[in-house]
This record gives sequence, structure tokens and C-alpha cells, in this order.
Amino acid sequence: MKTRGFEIVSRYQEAGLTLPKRQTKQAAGYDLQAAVDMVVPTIWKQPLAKMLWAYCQKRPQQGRWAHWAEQVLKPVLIPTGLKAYLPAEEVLLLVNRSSGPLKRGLVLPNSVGVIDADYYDNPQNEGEIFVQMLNFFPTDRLIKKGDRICQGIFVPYLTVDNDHNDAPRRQGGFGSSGE
Ligand SMILES: O=c1ccn([C@H]2C[C@H](O)[C@@H](COP(=O)(O)OP(=O)(O)OP(=O)(O)O)O2)c(=O)[nH]1
Ligand SMILES: [Mg+2]
Repeated sequence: MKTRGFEIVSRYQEAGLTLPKRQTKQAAGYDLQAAVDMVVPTIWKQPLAKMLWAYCQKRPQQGRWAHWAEQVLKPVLIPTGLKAYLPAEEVLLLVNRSSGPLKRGLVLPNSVGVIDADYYDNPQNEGEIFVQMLNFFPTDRLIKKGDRICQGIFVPYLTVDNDHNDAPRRQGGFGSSGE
């Protein structure tokens, strides 16, 4: 019987990913790994990126620099290649590892990632879990495939009285329900 768990999404079936594990007997969190190598640029480049960005707005032919500025100004979205199934009355919370900021300067700009039960197998991206990251250390950080980037904790959530939720099923993530 399936209750809650992680699965590998279709596009990473052949990528040799491993499912998240708890590292100690009573660890609450399942450590999620990066599915690919990815650079998280230092936010120290942001003042420069901001200037370049403004410059490029006036000169659209500078597309390459605009692209560079955009990469530096936005959090990086790290694919995990995973989706999670869970009961309707539970949520999977993505939280940083304590060593993330201390040893690597890495933070989740959304603080806690909320993975809803109806995100699983959604029509847009199959429910693939992404981790947002910013790097406040002064140098770029290379995250390697297989690095443990955050931890996922399954928890029950509560609803208010008379919660007649007739909203549709989730179609995607990151703003899919509108602004
Ligand atoms: O760190 C995160 C946070 C969210 N999600 C996915 C799962 C979640 O179910 C969906 C929507 O997240 P949330 O409700 O927090 O974001 P939103 O900006 O409100 O998007 P939406 O309008 O789609 O609800 O995006 C991730 O993959 N990683
Ligand atoms: Mg939402």
C-alpha cells in the first residue's frame, strides 16, 4: 500500500538518482539531493548585475549581459528529479540543512518550501520538486549532482471550520494559482 514517499520523475529515470534518506535513527528530515551540477552565484555580484540590468533595458541588443544579470539577480532553482506522494491532509516541508548557511553560505530564499499533496503528478511538470537557493558567501558555489541540499519533513496540517474547499486540483507550481 502507498501512503507517502518519493519517486523519480520521468525525465530523470535514467539519471541514476537515489531516493532521499534519513541520515540517523531519529532524523526528522529526508535529505534531498541535487539532480544535476549547478552553480549558485554569489549575491555579492548583485550590485553589478543590477547596473548591467538597467543598462541592458536601454540597449536590447545586449542580450547576453541581460541574461547574465538575470541569472545573478534571481534565486537558482535546483532540480531534485523527485516527486512526493502523500495523504491529502499532509504537507511536505523543505527546510535548509543547518550546515547550508554555516558551511556553504546557502539559504532558501522562500525560507520553507511547501510541497502540497496535489502537486504530485500535476499536468505541467509531474510534480517535480525544485529547491530555491541563494548564496551569500563571496564566491560562486558549485553544487554537484548528489549533494544534499535540503531536507524534507512530512507533517499534518489543519483546516478552518466550514472549509468548503471547492477549488480545482493544482495544475503546476511556482505561481500557477496566479499572482
Ligand atoms: O520550494 C518549493 C516550493 C514549492 N514547490 C512546488 C510545490 C508546491 O505545491 C508548488 C506551489 O508552491 P507554493 O504554493 O508555495 O507557491 P505559489 O507561489 O503560491 O505557487 P502556486 O500559485 O502554484 O500555489 O510549487 C517546489 O517545488 N519547491
Ligand atoms: Mg500557493
